Parts: sequence; C-alpha cells; structure tokens
Amino acid sequence: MTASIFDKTRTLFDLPEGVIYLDGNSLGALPRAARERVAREVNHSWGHELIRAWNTCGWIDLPAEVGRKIGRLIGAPEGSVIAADSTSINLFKALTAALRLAGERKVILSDTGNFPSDLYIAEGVIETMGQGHRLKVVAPDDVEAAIGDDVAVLMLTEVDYATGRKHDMKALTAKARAHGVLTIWDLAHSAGAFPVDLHGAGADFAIGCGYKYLNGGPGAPAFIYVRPELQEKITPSLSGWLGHDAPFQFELGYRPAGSIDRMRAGTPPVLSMAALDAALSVWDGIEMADVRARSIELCEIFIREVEARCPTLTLASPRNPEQRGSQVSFRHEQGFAIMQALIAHLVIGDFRAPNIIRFGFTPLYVTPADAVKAAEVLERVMKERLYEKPEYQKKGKVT
Ligand SMILES: Cc1ncc(COP(=O)(O)O)c(C=O)c1O
Ligand SMILES: Nc1c(O)cccc1C(=O)C[C@H](N)C(=O)O
Repeated sequence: MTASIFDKTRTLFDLPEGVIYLDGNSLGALPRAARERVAREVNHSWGHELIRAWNTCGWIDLPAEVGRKIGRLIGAPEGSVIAADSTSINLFKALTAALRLAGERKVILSDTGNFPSDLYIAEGVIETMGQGHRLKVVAPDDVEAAIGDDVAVLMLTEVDYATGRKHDMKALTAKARAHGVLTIWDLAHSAGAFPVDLHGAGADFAIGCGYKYLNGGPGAPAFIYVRPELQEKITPSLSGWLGHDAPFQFELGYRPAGSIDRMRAGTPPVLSMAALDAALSVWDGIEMADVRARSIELCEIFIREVEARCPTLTLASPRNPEQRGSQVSFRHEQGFAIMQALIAHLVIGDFRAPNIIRFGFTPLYVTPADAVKAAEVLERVMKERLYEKPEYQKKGKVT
C-alpha cells in the first residue's frame, strides 16, 4: 500500500536518467508541476497580465497560500505560517522578536549540532541589539540540562545537518516552557522529511527551508511560524511595508499587521514562490506518517548494506531510527574524494567537512532499490579505491 503511493509520487518528479539522487536534504529534485508552473507564470502571468497579475493571478496571496500548505506538513494551525525570505533571514526575524519578548533574560541557548548560519545570525543579532545578550553553545546531549531560568531563548535545529541526529522537540519544548524559555526550532531538515507537530509541542517560533525536502528549487523562499497567541505580541525588527496592517494605505508610520503577515517585510520573489507553491502539490493526499515509515525503511536498508559492504566507513548517524532524521551519514578521512567518486558514478550525495559523507533519503522519489544500488556503487568506490584518483581530490567552491 505505502509502496504504491511512492511509486506514484516518483512519477511527479523529473529525475535525470541513471542518477540516484540522495541529496534532497540539500536541494530537492524538480517536480514536474514546478517546471510547468514557472513557465506559466513567466508566459501568462508576467508576460500577459503584467502588474495586474498581483490580483488576477493571486500573486499577493501566494506567501499565505504557500504558508498554509507548509503548515499542514509541520502541525501548524491555519494562519500561523508565512513563506518569505531565506531561513537565515527568518531566523533573524524570529530571534529578534523572541529576545524582545523575553525581557531581562540574556542567554540564547543553542548546540554544536546547529547549522553554522544559525549561530552566525545569533552573533549578528546580539551585536545589532547591543543589549548584552550572550550565545551559549553546548553539546547536543547537554541541551536539556542547560535549560534554566536564566535562558531567554532556546534556539535549535531539530535535525543536525551533518549527522542526522534528531532532537526530541516535544520534550525540550516542554522543559523550556516550564522555565519560561521561548523556543525557536529550525526545521530545515524536518519539514517534508517526517511528521512535525509544532502545535502539539507548544513551540513558539519555527523557521525552515523551501528548497530541501519541500522541493521548491534553488533559493526557494523559506517559511516562518509564530505561535498564534504570540503573533500580536511581537514587534518585528524588519518592519517593512508588506508586514504593515494596511500596506496600500501608504501611511508614513509603521503599524504591524494583526496576523502572521507582520513577519513579511518586502515583495516576495514571485517566480520562486510560484515554483514552491506548485512543488507543494506533490504532498496532496500524502500522510507524513507514511513518509516517515518509508524513510526509516530506506535508511535502514542503506545502513545495513553499507555496513556489510564497506567496513572502513563508520556510521556517524544515530543507529536508532527514532533519533535520526531522513538522512544517513558516514565518516571516512577520504570522505570528500569518496563522494566525488560516487557522484562521478551517478550516486549523488554530499560531503560535509571534515570527514562526513551524507545521504538524504526522500521517499517521494527514492526507492529501496536505489538504496541498495547506491550501497553497491559505494562498495565499488571503496574496494577499488577509486577515491585515490587525482580527479576526485579537486575541490569546487560548493561541496
Ligand atoms: C539547518 C539549516 N539552517 C539554516 C540554513 C540556511 O539556509 P539559507 O541559506 O537558505 O538561509 C541551512 C542551509 O543552508 C540549514 O541546513
Ligand atoms: N543552501 C545551499 C546552497 O546555496 C549551496 C549548497 C548547499 C546549500 C545547503 O542548503 C546546505 C545545507 N543547508 C546543508 O545542510 O548543508
């Protein structure tokens, strides 16, 4: 039953012949619907409707519509998610809003498994606000113990981009709430990867990417969630006109919209937003519980096959599937060259310094047969030491 759902979803994507694509955790594959939609937006909406398209083609409502579709995947109530900006910028917006709400508390608590951009943004926020905030970064296992009455904001990425380690959002959020700590969850590697229940967990803010498991295309808009009860209490730091209560009154003073709209700043990138909107249609009728079951099946097959075939690779991801996102990582000192050799043999994953090879499993278009085949190719790369070839040592700007 589950397999047949995914046989169908695979046909909704355009994948190059012969490629096994295990990097949907970095850039999702191209949904056919997105390709068609972008062409229509360019030719008809922009080309023919011109400025009228904001009304006649629904451009003005796209951020809310895309937010609504993403909200269904992450357990967010209607009207609590908006698509806008990038994940990094949305983190800036969420963190400044949270720190303003938090009052006298000064500590931003995060962990060493966070994506560096999040930590960098926190540094920038501290500097910009100039109110003596402090970033405290602990090991992932020490987060729970570090949550206390001195903490203003708990800022975590649910799934570690490198290892795939997954935090217990519900338990950590509950502890944070008990200590009066606001929470910001980065769902970049969660949204579209497995069920998320922001409302059930009682999370205050969340952000995430549109171009990974949501398949919105390179540089797709990101999203931001604010718990409905907080929406009218927060003061946006990026107080742009499209977050104004009445943008087309062109008042000289800022009055924030009385909804999640206040997290908007300026004009959305319509073509990218339309691509993401169309990409989200692949989730119609899909239950995230089925996605999770299939993701675990794929990851388990891959771990079993790789460990049986490649004894010099060390599993970097948690062995327990409950503690893992939808990716599997292995360590090897030649990781970079191993990944280049794999890519040359049409198994596309990626490398994360210093020694991690990373494989994302996206059930909508990766099959169990792909997982086995990828392990076979990896076995060949290792056994024949293909990674020693000089051409696989060359580094590009992006890994
Ligand atoms: C967990 C996480 N947070 C934030 C980012 C930054 O996203 P962006 O570059 O789109 O702002 C990424 C990916 O780049 C990420 O993986
Ligand atoms: N956003 C990216 C980009 O512009 C180029 C290359 C990779 C990315 C990524 O998204 C990286 C990703 N956040 C990661 O988990 O490593």
